[in-house]
Amino acid sequence: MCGIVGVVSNAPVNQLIYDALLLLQHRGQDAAGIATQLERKFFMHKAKGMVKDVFRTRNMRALPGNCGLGQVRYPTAGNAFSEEEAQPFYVNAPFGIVMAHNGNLTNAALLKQEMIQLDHRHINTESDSEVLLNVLAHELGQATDHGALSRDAVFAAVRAVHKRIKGSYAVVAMIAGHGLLAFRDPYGIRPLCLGQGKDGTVMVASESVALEGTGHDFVRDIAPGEAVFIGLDGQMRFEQCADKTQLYPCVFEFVYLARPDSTIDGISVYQARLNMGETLAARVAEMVPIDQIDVVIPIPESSRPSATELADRLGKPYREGFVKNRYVGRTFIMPGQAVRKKSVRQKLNVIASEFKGRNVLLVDDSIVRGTTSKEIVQMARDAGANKVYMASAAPPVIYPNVYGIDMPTKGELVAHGRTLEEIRQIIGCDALIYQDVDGMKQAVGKLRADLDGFEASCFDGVYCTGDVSPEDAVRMNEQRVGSDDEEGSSGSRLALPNASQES
Ligand SMILES: O=P(O)(O)OC[C@H]1O[C@H](OP(=O)(O)OP(=O)(O)O)[C@H](O)[C@@H]1O
Ligand SMILES: NC(=O)CC[C@H](N)C(=O)O
Ligand SMILES: [Mg+2]
Repeated sequence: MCGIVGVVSNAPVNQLIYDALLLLQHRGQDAAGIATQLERKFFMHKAKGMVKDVFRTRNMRALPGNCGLGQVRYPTAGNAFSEEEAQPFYVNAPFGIVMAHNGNLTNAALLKQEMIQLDHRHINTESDSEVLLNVLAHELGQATDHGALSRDAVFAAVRAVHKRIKGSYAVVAMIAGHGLLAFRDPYGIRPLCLGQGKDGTVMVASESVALEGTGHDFVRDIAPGEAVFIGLDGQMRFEQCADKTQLYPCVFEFVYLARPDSTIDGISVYQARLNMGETLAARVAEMVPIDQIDVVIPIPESSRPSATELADRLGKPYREGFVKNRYVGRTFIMPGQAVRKKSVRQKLNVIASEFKGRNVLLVDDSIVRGTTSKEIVQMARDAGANKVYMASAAPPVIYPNVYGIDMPTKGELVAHGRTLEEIRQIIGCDALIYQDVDGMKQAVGKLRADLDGFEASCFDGVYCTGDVSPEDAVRMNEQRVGSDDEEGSSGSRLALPNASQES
């Protein structure tokens, strides 16, 4: 996932985009960028780092204009270490286009060949997003008649883009002298919503928190396959550009990625997490004698809503046993296993009195590589806990993700190819309780009746776009990791060679 935002206003937008990116920082901590336009000229600043570090006053001053877009990046393709792959991306023809993307294309390699050999376009990085931009640019060129750009041509181009690209994509693009285009893939895997301010400012963003936090009213989600074009005068036009659409939002948004105060596709992320805590409580009650649990302790930050509800359902006290250093970022979205492992200890410290002599039930939203759980179980023991039970509000993560969450290889996933007992031994807890896949889907799905389903491939191995099998997903991600080195020449992750190695 990444966070994206686009704005059309009647006043300068640089500060607004900056503020929105800060509200989306949890979606990407690796790089950040903003592009604006004034009188057909683009201005852009992007670099590796968090929003606060990337933009100094001088950079902000150099971003004039009433229309712009921004992105916070969490790399899932290409090179995590490359400054050039920070977004937005720019192409000069046709018109001049700047684009930001959240998601991951599953046919980027093939498209790149097509772009170079058939469409004679130049792709300068390993990023799938640069490929996407070039497909959009090519199709805009095809749809445009002698230099004029009608709304119909823009939507025709998006229609052609939907036909060519596969995977997950929420996109915001600025077309020089014309306006802002935003669209979402036909399965609605990655989120995208639209809001409006009292002064007429229009904003599209990955999460509703970015709208509300900058003083805009949430208007609605962009539908799967739908595009919206916002002219520089603020006039909006919506069009469905996909032949067939289904709503399959990524369930991991509700498990971990999104902020709890966001609502995605009509589902409150907070309520979804409470519901997952409720169903998890029932699983815990089946597996551990309730009188053997003294206290429920969340692993900050994302598990808190599930843990509070779980404690409530079990009738057990909820205590904060770990304190988070708020200046350390989210560990899961950090590139590289070594840095993730070190960060868990830097990030979380125990309040020993909550552990000493007690049987504690630790609750996390998910166990992916097992980095966090393994460390915190040991920390709980070091703090004097008697028994340490571990519960996960999400089911075991056993398949690679190819839609914009960095769960690349099977070998990295602690649950892949292992029995519950084997995972328990690796994590080092006295009992391990996972949510089950149906329980998770029902807990979230009951908040919206007309969903077609969830993109839950990392849990169930079903890749909803239909062009990827679990074997393809493994191959695609191993190719990426296979070219990895720690300094980051072209890959981005440190893979474990086999499932028997600890994470
Ligand atoms: O099994 P792992 O590979 O360790 O991944 C899972 C952990 O990573 C995430 O926490 P993170 O620190 O990223 O963010 P948070 O503060 O939002 O919980 C998630 O909430 C789990 O705690
Ligand atoms: N997480 C994302 O949305 C990543 C976007 C894009 N695939 C990149 O790697 O930069
Ligand atoms: Mg966490």
